[in-house]
Amino acid sequence: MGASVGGPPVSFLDARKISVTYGDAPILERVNLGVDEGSFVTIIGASGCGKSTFLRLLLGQETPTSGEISIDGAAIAPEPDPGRGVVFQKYSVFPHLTVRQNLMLPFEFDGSRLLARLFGRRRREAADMAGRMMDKIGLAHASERYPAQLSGGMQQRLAIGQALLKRPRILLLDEPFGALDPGTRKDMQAMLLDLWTETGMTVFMVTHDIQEAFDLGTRLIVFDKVRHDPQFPAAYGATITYDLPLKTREGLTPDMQTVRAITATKTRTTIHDA
Ligand SMILES: Nc1ncnc2c1ncn2[C@@H]1O[C@H](COP(=O)(O)OP(=O)(O)OP(=O)(O)O)[C@@H](O)[C@H]1O
Repeated sequence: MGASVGGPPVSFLDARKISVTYGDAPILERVNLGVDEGSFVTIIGASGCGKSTFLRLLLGQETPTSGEISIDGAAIAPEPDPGRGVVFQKYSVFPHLTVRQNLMLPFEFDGSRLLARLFGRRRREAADMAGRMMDKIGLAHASERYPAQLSGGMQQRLAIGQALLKRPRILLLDEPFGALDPGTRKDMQAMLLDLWTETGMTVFMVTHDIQEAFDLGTRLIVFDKVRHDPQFPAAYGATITYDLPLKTREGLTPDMQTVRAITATKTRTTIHDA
């Protein structure tokens, strides 16, 4: 926790009274959230309630209609930032580039915004880092393949590797494993937890799979509407209705050991559309 000058303590990521309205449709209302660095926040909620919108706010891709978001005490910059990486459900890698080229690209853009090419020593360093990332995400054997020649799980591993190359402090994941089969999904979850443990980054992950939310998160937040008008379903926006601490980086909280024992006996549950 940091401290704001003359104000209350500020968390690593601090969202205060966030509202988002599209046209006259309220999507998010009075969202307040303080998150410590290194947390793994899983986010669930009915389809269309504004989870992706919330991630876009954290990414700086959108600005809230009202309210403020700060990271490390500074207002979030309304533009992409190497400190924040993002992975979407649908593969966000470049289809015309090989695995190796996809992993070189973030460095190429840094080297020259105009040509997107690197030369000499910087090129060798970038190739070295791309190579290490390929090993880490288990794609070294597929380095010269194009995304269309990879399985869904391999493409998502590549997308995660690409997002992590610039060592972001915050990783935003929007249903990253939603399109994968259960076996691949388990492998991907394990890989993500390893990377999170290793890097100490703060993760926000939207998922529709409650079990996944419990298994991966140190904290689970639920978006829902607190006010409903049956005549006008779009009259009110969603906010955070549950905020559950699940575990520390070291292990489960005592409460969660009990919850975990109960949920482990149930089959996987999925939140259905509102
Ligand atoms: N740029 C936009 N302009 C207008 N409406 C938008 C815009 N982006 C999103 N919306 C609307 O805002 C609402 C919230 O969308 P959002 O994608 O954040 O929901 P979500 O909870 O992530 O949904 P899902 O779980 O289905 O992905 C939806 O009704 C959507 O149609």
